[in-house]
Amino acid sequence: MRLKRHVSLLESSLRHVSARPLLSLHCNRRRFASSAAAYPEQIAVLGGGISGLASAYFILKEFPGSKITIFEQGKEVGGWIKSKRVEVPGGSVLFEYGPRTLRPGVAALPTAQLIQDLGLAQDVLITRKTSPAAQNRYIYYPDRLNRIATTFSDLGLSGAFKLSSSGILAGTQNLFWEPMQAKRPQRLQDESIGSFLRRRVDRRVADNLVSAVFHGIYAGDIYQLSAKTLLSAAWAFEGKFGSVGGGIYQAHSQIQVPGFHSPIHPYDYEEYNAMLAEVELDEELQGRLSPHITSTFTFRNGLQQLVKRLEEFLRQNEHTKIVTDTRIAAETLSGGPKIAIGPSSGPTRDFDFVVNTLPDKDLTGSVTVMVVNLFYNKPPSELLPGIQGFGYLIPRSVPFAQNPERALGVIFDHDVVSGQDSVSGTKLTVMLGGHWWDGWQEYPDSAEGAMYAQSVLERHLGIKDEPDLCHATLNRDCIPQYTVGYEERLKDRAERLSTQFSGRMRVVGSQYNGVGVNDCIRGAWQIARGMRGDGWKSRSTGLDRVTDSREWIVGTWPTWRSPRDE
Ligand SMILES: C=Cc1c2[nH]c(c1C)Cc1[nH]c(c(CCC(=O)O)c1C)Cc1[nH]c(c(C)c1CCC(=O)O)Cc1[nH]c(c(C)c1C=C)C2
Repeated sequence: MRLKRHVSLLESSLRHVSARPLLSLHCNRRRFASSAAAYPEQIAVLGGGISGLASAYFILKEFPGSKITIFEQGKEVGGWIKSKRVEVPGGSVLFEYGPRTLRPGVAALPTAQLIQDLGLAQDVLITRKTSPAAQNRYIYYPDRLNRIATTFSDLGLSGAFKLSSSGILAGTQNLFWEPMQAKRPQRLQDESIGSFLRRRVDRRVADNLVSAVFHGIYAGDIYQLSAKTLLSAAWAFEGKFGSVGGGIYQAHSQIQVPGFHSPIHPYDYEEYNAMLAEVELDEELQGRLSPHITSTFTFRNGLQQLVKRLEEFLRQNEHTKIVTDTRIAAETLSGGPKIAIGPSSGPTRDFDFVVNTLPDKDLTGSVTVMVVNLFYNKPPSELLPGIQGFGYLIPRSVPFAQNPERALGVIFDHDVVSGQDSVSGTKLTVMLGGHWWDGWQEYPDSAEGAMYAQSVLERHLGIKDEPDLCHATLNRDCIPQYTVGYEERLKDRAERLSTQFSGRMRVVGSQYNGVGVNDCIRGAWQIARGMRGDGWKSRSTGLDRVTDSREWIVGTWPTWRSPRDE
């Protein structure tokens, strides 16, 4: 084991710490009595996105004798991850049509393992925490960019004055009164993030600051997304201590261990420790992907480099088969000791075990995002004088006149990643749509998308130049929305899966484990880990976190430590 564990143990006197020992993930499983086989011989993976490919990879590591078939309805695997190198005079630039960077940290350990195993470490590009892209994040409000700093000293007096004069901080003084707000009524089982923040802090904080952050992650509406799921620690603190501030105060005054204490579900605590204990990285990669050094990372040829290498590995392996252009109809799935899987029209085949990454429309809706990539031959110092950083997010409260195109944010790609392009210039991405396009029957076409993006850049940043390259991609239904009631719907899904398939079908993907690429890979790693030994015969569904009724604990998250950090 190369990664050192740094786990602050939890103070039992608070009684927030589960009285029971933290169970191993392999405990508590009912055996599937009828099977004598040592491993699942035939495994089907439904969906060839990153979740499906990574599941096949990690399962193959656990069961090298299994035969795995990946079914993908499209012509290519990889899902939303698409990196394209585009020629320009004198060289080429790399455009990401979907996700573009990953964040380091414990949750990225399975991704790091994949990178190392596939021999991609040399192609990893990191953005340092000290870089302008990591330090400068902006929110557009109401008609200008506001630099959001993490500390007051970083912001300085004039920065703080500018920020406050835009009105973006309105209502933040009510954070101080949060502990005095009434405790939520018992009957309230879940509510939207917007409603939670209105109740506990201030509507303006929700609309001006928090909505921007949720645009950047979920492209979603804070008045639909679930507080219980997406602000789970705050929700748990309120449930346990009556207020979030009160919870933080009690946790810190009573637990005599350094670090930030927050409510943690025991399942997550164990999962984090398992990742720290089981993922083995060499020192070089461990150091480069340390969250203390690195803010984000990607690859020389974009995120798709990871997918392509994974695909190559799986295609070369005689035990795995990738079947594209094949739609699996839900009706062809049937329970029993074997599961029959087949195309919507055509014969079925029997499998011992199925990993399902296909979307379930009853669990979550999803939003559509248009990603518009632009490249200008001019340097950023001419097009964006004095502005360097990650980019900016646009909150819901920005007046319509300032954002009629319904943009969610703009990324300054030339600052975020260096090392992908062979020519210099200004590279930007404009993200449009998301929840603003809910219920739309038709979306803008590429030409309209390109026009909208340019008009956003002109209004917000004063860029009047025509781009030398511009490409718009419509990612239909790309981000699942964990809306109010999500947890209950998930429990229901777990129960139905368990009853119908007795543990032989498990689910993973962006509908379950979080919407990021790291989340999908971590979910895949977890599925494979849960199958280890006789785990594949248990009644697990891949949704064990939601059916795990143990009490939340209060403590510090297990953290990443690499020798270079010390
Ligand atoms: C295709 C659009 C996506 C939008 N959000 C996501 C995708 C794939 C998923 C996502 N984005 C972020 C996170 C959290 C951290 C992580 O796991 O990487 C997730 C799950 C944060 C994020 N948002 C943007 C970037 C470049 C990043 C990563 C880097 C960072 O946090 O520093 C930009 C961005 N993404 C979306 C929009 C609308 C947007 C706007 C600028 C939607």
